[in-house]
Amino acid sequence: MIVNGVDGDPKPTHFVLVPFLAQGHVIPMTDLGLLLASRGATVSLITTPVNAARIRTTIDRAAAAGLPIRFVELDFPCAEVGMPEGFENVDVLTTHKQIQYGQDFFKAAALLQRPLEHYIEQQSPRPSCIIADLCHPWTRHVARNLRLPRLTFFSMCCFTLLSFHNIWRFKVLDGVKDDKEPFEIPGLEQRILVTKAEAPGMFGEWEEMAEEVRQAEFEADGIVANTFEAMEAAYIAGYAEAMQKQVWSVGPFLLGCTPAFSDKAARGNRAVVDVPQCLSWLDSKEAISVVYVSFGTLTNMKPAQLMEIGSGLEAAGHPFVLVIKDGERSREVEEWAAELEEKVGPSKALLIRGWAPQAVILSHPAVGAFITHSGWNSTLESITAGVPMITWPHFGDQFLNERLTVEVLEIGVSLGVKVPMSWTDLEEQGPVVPRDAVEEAVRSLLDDGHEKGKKMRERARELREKAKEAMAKGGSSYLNMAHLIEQFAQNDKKREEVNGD
Ligand SMILES: O=c1ccn([C@@H]2O[C@H](COP(=O)(O)OP(=O)(O)O[C@H]3O[C@H](CO)[C@@H](O)[C@H](O)[C@H]3O)[C@@H](O)[C@H]2O)c(=O)[nH]1
Repeated sequence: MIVNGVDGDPKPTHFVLVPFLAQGHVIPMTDLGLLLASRGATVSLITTPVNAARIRTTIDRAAAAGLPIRFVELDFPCAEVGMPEGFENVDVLTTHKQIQYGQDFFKAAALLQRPLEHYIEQQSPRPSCIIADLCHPWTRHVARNLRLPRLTFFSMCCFTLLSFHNIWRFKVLDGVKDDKEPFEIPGLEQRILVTKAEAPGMFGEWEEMAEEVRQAEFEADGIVANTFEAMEAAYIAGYAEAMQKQVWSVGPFLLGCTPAFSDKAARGNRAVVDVPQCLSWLDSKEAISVVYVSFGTLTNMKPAQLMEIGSGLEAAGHPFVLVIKDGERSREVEEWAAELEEKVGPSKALLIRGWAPQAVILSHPAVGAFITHSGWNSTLESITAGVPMITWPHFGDQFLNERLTVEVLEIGVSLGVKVPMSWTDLEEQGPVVPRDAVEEAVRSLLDDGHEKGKKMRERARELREKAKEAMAKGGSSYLNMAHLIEQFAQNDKKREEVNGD
């Protein structure tokens, strides 16, 4: 077992990681835990039985590699808030179309406070620090009660965090006429225009939650971010200044997770496809010829929209991998999917019904474009694979992430969607993105002779190299991680001298 010691002190620094229980949060926090443990810190990663079962292979591989990481299963109190048993991850709510339990889910999460305190109190020596997702604002009470430092983690880039912060701080939304009026985000390096529909605040209408989260953010002792300096140095510095806190940019986490202790094919869940088969399908394709299409883990496309995307892909003529989420499956969709496979042919269309090994697919050289909802993890995975994106944000931070991709980094084309997914659902309208738009965007990146696509690919590859440099020994994220561990080791030492604990 690797232990991190300072001045001959054999005690490792111990980080207690508390991820929010949604895949876009659990996955990066698990990577962060593995990374910290591989760098010599002890890690307790708080999870629940359903979530732990999903990442059993990760848990086993980390144990086999002797990493000092424990996966601590706390019972998730579904019954106490009136939620059905097993609703331990937000994707269970969305897959089963039970989104009415959204607020109950947050209430259940907050009830983890006492069991978490109990776990921490049992540890000897006391843990060094809590790293908690910002969606768990209640963790500030744990830190205060147990006199522990707390860092926040929110799986977003600093461009988006700073944008949200500045829109709130300068009360910009008070001055806009309606949801569609464009305004400039204040205090950014670059002129970026958005609308209230695209950036209504991190928690939209949930003002109470937003206020609690802001409080937790202001009270934190620092911020951990899954990003890297060469990509957005000005925004990392800007966010640190705005918050008056240290921002530890230590990503992309995924690049630091080697096969020795992490299974890229089983992040967050077991893939429903045979991974070697999927890879040999990709191997049979030319380099930079395949489109990968996946929209994260939370929103479900309507059948008509899925079909429209399928038609656009078919018309573009490039091979594609299309992920159909469990929550999108129905008889109608199954029949259409089978027809599409037959029409296009299995050598050109790979349809994945359920969980895809996304990180593995994206890093295959055959993949040349990613149609994405611009969730931060998907965006960063595309960047680390050097793959340009076709963006279609659905809600939350995704419109701002899209601005980073398309306008700041210039490694993506937008499908031009300006309203969140929930609105389009309410309005019961037909497909938001027509097949022609999908076809045109794919062609612009993958057809021969498209200068725009080539330039984007070059920039995406440069960023991929910079991401690798950041995570390699001596790189910015590598060093930031060393400093982070060292700071808390020193902190422990001081605490021991003063309190003897
Ligand atoms: O079949 C699948 C589907 C997803 N993933 C992985 O699941 C994660 C999905 O994360 P993300 O792309 O961020 O999407 P969401 O799950 O939608 O993430 C939520 O959380 C993110 C982090 O805060 C936000 O950026 C998003 O807007 C929010 O929707 C990624 O690591 C994917 O590689 C798979 O491996 N296989």
